[in-house]
Amino acid sequence: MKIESIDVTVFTYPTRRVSDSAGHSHPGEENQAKMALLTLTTDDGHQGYAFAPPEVVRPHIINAFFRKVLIGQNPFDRERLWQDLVHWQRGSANQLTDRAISIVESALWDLQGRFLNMPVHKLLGGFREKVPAYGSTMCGDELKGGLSTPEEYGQFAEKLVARGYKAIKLHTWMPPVSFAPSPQMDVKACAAVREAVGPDVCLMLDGYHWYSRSDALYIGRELQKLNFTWFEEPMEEQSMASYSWLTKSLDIDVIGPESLSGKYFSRADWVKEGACDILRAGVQGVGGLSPTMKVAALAEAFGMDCEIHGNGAPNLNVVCAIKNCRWYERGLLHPFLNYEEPAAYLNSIIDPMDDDGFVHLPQRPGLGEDINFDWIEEHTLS
Ligand SMILES: O=C(NO)[C@@H](O)[C@H](O)[C@@H](O)C(=O)[O-]
Ligand SMILES: [Mg+2]
Repeated sequence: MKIESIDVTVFTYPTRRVSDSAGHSHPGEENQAKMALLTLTTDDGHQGYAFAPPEVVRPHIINAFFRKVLIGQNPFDRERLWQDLVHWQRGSANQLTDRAISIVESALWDLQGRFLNMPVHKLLGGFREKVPAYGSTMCGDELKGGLSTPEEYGQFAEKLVARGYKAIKLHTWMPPVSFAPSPQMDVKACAAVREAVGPDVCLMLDGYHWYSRSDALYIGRELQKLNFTWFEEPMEEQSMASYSWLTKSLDIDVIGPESLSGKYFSRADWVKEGACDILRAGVQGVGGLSPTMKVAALAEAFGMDCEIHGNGAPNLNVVCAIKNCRWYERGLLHPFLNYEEPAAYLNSIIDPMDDDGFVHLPQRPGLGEDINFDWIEEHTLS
């Protein structure tokens, strides 16, 4: 079996998710967005798929890197192919990103699973087939009735608990919101949520990512009074020293790094320097399912949890293949948006959740995506 072709299909779909000037998503007017479907095809007709933002898998990436490394290769040599791609990164002028590599590596896993008629999480290890989810809110906004006040966070939290969530993570207000960043407002939102849901629901805060040490310490101490479960990305994650200081200054678990590059290498340094209590990695952020598994193994070796960043099929398959991850990040959620409704290019969502807050992983072969190929064909741009 050899990889014969790598194709990207760009198509449109309607969405009510819009991005602000800082890249954070919020509800907005319905608009037409673009998505890319990357397809790997072997010489005997087997295929693997992965979704990506079109710019991440633009022609330069496909032609200058993916095709050079993968065409003619056995898709089951996934680790060698991943290592070969990673070695191209240094000379790529920062064009070959971890995100891009994660897409083609995800498609390799999907191809393997579809060929073997097995879900990828079984190939990765197979630890569980359902996992508790935390509701991960969108970042705060200035939309009346949305997430514009501490009280609205509290009201939304009540609805999430009624839906079945046993844990909630707040993303609070960030610029361009007019009054952000505001440590005091962050604490008020956290207090309003704790008041609304009571003492037994696990709560986490993922706020402004560039607070000073002083602000982060103030917020962390307030979260301790509110019995929050973890404190996420309050400062620039490129300052490992700041996180070592914060982790030693607080009792609440500090989790990270999420957005820091460096795959499992940077995360090994964070463990060595005591810069976090809980490790964090996501498939898109560290270059694929395999490197995410390596981060989880690193954490396990040090008696640490590794909470997986983000929703979606690749992350969910990893979550169901490892022991040292307590939650699946289900989101991002907002009062104005119905998360349960699949995108037009999917027949069903990858992460259905029962009334007890458990996400049940579909047992379809591969990554498990329920792709609406007809929609993609009918709405193809290129
Ligand atoms: O921090 C995250 N998850 O924990 C990310 O998912 C963020 O919400 C990211 O999208 C953002 O900051 O908008
Ligand atoms: Mg985060």
